[in-house]
Amino acid sequence: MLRIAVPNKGSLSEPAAQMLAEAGYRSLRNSRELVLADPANDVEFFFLRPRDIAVYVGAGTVDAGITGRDLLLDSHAEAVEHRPLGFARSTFRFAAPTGQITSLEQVNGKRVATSYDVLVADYLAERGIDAKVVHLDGAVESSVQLGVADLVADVVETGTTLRAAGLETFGEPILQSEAVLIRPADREAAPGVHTLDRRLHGVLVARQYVLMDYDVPVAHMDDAMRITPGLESPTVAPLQNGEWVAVRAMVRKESTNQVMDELYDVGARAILVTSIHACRL
Ligand SMILES: Nc1ncnc2c1ncn2[C@@H]1O[C@H](COP(=O)(O)OP(=O)(O)OP(=O)(O)O)[C@@H](O)[C@H]1O
Ligand SMILES: O=P(O)(O)OC[C@H]1O[C@H](OP(=O)(O)OP(=O)(O)O)[C@H](O)[C@@H]1O
Ligand SMILES: [Mg+2]
Repeated sequence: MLRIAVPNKGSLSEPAAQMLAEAGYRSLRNSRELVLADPANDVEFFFLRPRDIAVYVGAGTVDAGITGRDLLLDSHAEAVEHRPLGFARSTFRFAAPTGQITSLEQVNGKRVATSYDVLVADYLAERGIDAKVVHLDGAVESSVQLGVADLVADVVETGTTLRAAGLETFGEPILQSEAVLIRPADREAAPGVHTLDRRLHGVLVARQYVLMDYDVPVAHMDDAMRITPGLESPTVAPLQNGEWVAVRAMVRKESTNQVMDELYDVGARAILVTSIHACRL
């Protein structure tokens, strides 16, 4: 039975459960269990702290897990990223009171508060910056006001928390993070992990693409093909009226309306868009 570690709390847990449900696994929602069997899929889910998941996967006691890239790198565990999962996207950045620190060099000799000590220490060491890393469990943004640090290194999504604390980011982002599927570094992925991975990929594609159908005059088919090249190649079917063809292609969701406008301009009509429920590429 495949053993998969999933986040039991925090901002990763709900979207991870949602994604696994869309991938056909047993619903993990509202589960207070520590472990949940999904015999239909020959899988056992272990609910673990997001920060610990890389440790279990690295030790090889579970076959795969879902965690954040930042947490994986901070763990130094013998686990590797198998696939990015497109949710819990954030950047990891330095921030200091507005106007006080504007470049990484100025971090020399300062105190940096963070929950990601290893990640931050690695980053500073690689750049030859000598600073003191102060470990805090959370609410890191308050540390400067409260006098335990001169700056912070933390997860930034909208920036609201930083602004509320009177802090401003500076320098390049330390990391772009998102949820990732991880597996042990020292071995090939177990066969069940490939199945899990294909299913999760299917969910990602179904979320990112729509199916577009339209009719276009044969004379303008090449223009239309350039606008909707599809994944492999679009499906083209004859219509009863031989001067027209019907086309079906996958299109990235965010460009749906732009693509429809462009298709209309080259003479396509009856442009229909449907969402994809599931897919296996
Ligand atoms: N506001 C946010 N937006 C996007 N991703 C976030 C946000 N806060 C944390 N994350 C991501 O969630 C993961 C951390 O999960 P974790 O559960 O430890 O912290 P959390 O979501 O802040 O929960 P809590 O602080 O309640 O323990 C990291 O990968 C981090 O990048
Ligand atoms: O840029 P924003 O949209 O404001 O989001 C970023 C904040 O969200 C998370 O905090 P969380 O609420 O998890 O609290 P924590 O710091 O105690 O973990 C993270 O640690 C940042 O503080
Ligand atoms: Mg948090």
